Amino acid sequence: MYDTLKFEGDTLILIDQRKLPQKVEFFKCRDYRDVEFAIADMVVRGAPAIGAAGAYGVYLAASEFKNNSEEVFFKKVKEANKVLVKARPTAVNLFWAINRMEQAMKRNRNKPVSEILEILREEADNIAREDVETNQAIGKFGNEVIPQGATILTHCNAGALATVGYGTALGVIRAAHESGKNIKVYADETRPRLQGARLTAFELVEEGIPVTLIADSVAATLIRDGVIDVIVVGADRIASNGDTANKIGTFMLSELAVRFGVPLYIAAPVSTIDFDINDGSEIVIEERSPEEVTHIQGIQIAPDGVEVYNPAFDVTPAENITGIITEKGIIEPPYKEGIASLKSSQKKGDIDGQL
Ligand SMILES: CSC[C@@H](O)[C@@H](O)C(=O)COP(=O)(O)O
Repeated sequence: MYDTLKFEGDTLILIDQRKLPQKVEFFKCRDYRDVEFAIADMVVRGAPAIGAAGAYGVYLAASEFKNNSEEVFFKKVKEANKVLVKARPTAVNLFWAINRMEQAMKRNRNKPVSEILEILREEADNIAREDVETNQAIGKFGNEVIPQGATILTHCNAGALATVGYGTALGVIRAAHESGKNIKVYADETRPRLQGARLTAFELVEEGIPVTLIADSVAATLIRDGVIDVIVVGADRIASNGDTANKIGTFMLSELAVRFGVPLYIAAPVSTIDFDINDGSEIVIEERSPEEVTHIQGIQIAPDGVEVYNPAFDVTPAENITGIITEKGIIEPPYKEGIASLKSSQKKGDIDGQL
């Protein structure tokens, strides 16, 4: 599997997810503006991956402004962070990672800028390294709820490409496969950006995990017919009560899951929990450009001038979720208590949006 991101020399190198699977190309970010563009245009996407990319964006900004006076240095990095944090509004991991970089900077404010730079590089590397470890732990816990020979449905891409490595929902699937459970996967194509068809199918085919690609609208029939044993998806933001924002279409799957008695699990790191919001009504849902719906891979499929509604995410109510698989274990309903107990394990995760 290719690296979602790596930092080499003074450049953040991203696999260009807009082009996969037809082309394997790399996108080089030489400054924080490139990182902001890469996140907004979805060169890099998936909550943990944009968090790690954002962290390296902070480091690139700090490198760019290192020769200014201390006062100007701090001011300019703060301004850059404000740009980075606005690249995409729903996944809380971006806020979390940039906030973690800010905290590292604040703690070391009295040190020379050259040292602060080293600290920031180290912190970005830590965020990236920890993400892989976190996903492996999610995989280990998640494997416990996957029956032998299970047929699993997943939506969007919560795989290695959506993280620094291994994946969250696909981490669970990987762990189940690695433990010899003989699983099968159905992957929703995931309109409009086709992350399921382009990325999840790509990852699973590469790994030799049996996968069948379906149009999104096929899921209802499969669930009704008893083909699906368990649904596992990722998350972009989880509220304190367990309400979860994930790729548009997840809510619909969750309603089907409840109706037909199929368990639905969210697999996500603790950094995806927004402890500052009570429920899903407080989650900002990103709306993306009409072209994502009127065009497929650059080819227009809808008439000129048609009105389009294109929310990138929806919120699945906590009551539709069987369990939330984190690196600390599986939280079960009612979620409020379990989520609150995780708050202390959150590393400097004071996301106040006031960068
Ligand atoms: C481990 S990734 C979890 C989520 O970020 C994922 O399920 C998802 O919704 C990705 O959306 P995207 O718009 O592709 O960034």
